[in-house]
Amino acid sequence: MKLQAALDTLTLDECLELLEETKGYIDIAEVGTPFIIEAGMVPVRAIKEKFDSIEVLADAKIMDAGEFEADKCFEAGADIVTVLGVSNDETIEGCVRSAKKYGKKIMVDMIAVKDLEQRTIEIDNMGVDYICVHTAFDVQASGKDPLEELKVVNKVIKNAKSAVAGGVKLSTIDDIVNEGAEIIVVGGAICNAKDRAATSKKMKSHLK
Ligand SMILES: O=C([C@H](O)CO)[C@H](O)[C@H](O)COP(=O)(O)O
Repeated sequence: MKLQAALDTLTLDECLELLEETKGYIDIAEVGTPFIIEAGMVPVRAIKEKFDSIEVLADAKIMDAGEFEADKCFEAGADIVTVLGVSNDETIEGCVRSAKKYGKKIMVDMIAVKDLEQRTIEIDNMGVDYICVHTAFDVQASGKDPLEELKVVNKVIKNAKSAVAGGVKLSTIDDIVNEGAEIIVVGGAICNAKDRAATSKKMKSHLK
């Protein structure tokens, strides 16, 4: 299991500081969608240059022009790029072509997918590396969490590995670990913690 820190709202300097402080606990640094909107691929390049032992995920949430946009992220140094599960099959297939070209990986973000089981079965046959259930930031306030969706994905996947995101915190991580996921994504619970190193260390210690 890998711990992925979602870096959504910090500055680049703050992110580099966080990754330095939490060395050994964070396996994947996610350059979050809001960060990409703010700074483009600059943080992807900077993190990759400074931390060669950490994988970098560009949370581009690609929705169209899959191969072209994934190419841009991989050229900047991303190891993993995200595409939305609600996209057309052609878009996801384009991302997979791009990943194969660069020897890198694709994660499909299942945010807002209506028929999760059916769409997971379809996407699992497209050659993607990870299928990530994701409770949207905008619906987390309603109390929804991603555990039930993780169970649906785990039940049907045969090829891809599962990942989970959306409001994961120390109090919910054990249930997720027990259900099983290759990647556990944690944003706010690490970035907004008083002691980010201690929180990451603790989270990492819960992973199998
Ligand atoms: O992908 C994310 C969200 O859609 C904003 O872009 C977050 O990185 C992801 O949800 C993890 O963050 P937390 O929910 O704060 O753990």
